Amino acid sequence: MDISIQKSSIVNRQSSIQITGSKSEANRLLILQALYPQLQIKNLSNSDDSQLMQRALASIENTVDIHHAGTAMRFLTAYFSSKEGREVVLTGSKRMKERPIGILVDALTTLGADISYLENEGFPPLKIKGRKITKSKVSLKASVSSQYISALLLIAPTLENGLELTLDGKITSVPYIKMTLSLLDQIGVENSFKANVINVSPTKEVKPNTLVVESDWSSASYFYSIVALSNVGTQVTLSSYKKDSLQGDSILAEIYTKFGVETEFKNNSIVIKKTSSVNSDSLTNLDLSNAPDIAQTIAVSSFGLGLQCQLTGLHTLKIKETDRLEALKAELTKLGAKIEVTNDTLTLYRATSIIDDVQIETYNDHRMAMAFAPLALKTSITIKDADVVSKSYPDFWNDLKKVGFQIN
Ligand SMILES: O=C(O)C1=C[C@@H](OP(=O)(O)O)[C@@H](O)[C@H](O)C1
Ligand SMILES: C=C(OP(=O)(O)O)C(=O)O
Repeated sequence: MDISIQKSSIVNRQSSIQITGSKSEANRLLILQALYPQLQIKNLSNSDDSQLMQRALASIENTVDIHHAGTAMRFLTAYFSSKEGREVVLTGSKRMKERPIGILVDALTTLGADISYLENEGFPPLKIKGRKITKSKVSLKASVSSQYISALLLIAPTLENGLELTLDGKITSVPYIKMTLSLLDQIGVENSFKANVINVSPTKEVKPNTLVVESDWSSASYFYSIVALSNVGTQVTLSSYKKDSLQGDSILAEIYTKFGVETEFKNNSIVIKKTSSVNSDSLTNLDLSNAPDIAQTIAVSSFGLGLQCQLTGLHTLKIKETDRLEALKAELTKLGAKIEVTNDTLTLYRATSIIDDVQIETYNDHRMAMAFAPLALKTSITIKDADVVSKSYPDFWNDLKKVGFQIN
């Protein structure tokens, strides 16, 4: 399904949107609930990735297919490895088979897990024979994906001797590791993160507890972009968010002040408001190694506002749903941008105009579709294969209509 959006404006200046729970928090809590069934979860994510996680955990089949869901692939690799007696083939989409998992498999194998590759060495699909894991010390390279680290930490309290995990090299996507540790804290699992060593204590039982998932900040990013590209005075209210978020992408509230957008935390919601226009000479210079999922949103906002932008710390983007650096370069270039990318940076030069009626390819990447849609505030645009958004945000197009987008 392709979606054409006419040049739109935010007519309803007081729009209010309810985004569902963070898929990152939800997928961690689903694993923890499978390990400690006395846990209850509220405000779960309705994303495909969380539904796939729920289905995988409930499955008794020999093959579990998690499609495009990276966290599900990584977290379930650790989960099934430690599930004594369970034998499973864990597989995913064509793209998932290109997303590396060797660092996690090596760490689990060192701890005593039985995992083999069914196609290419270092990549899914995996054959996993669940076993009791008794070893407790391992180190792994921390610069490729934090999901490998979170995967180990989630099963760590159920291991006989807990876990001492040493992180080698530069640690990427750190807030996601801290999110995992904070959730362990919340259920009463003792842990520490000092210098590059994480310790998790073995924990047989946890107290019954209901955990409420905060809504998804990565999904909120598209509304920050919409407000940034709108006239001064435009505001959108999003629920349910809090100031002391576990999600690193909540840094959006600070970043978008550069684009004239202020955030007010009110009751359980955020009110995001365009309060000033932006000086076209300003340069956005950001290291996004702690918030890789909002890189596309920020690049497109900068382009739509006609601003220069220099983004660094993007080394993980090449192994996500698509090579996001090449995808951004190709699609922004079609719109008339002058853009350069390397393996870990993106440079966007000041654009004075935007080409109308461009068709944006989305490369099976939900964030390509959602990052480019806000440009409809500047020009009419078509988003190809628009249903990709369901990976993280199935209600996205309906919510855009609610704020005033004219979608065909
Ligand atoms: O742990 C998580 O929930 C995630 C970690 C990040 O991945 P990397 O650590 O691979 O950058 C992020 O991009 C992904 O969307 C979700
Ligand atoms: C990278 C993402 O997800 P995952 O790695 O879980 O597939 C994302 O949602 O942007």
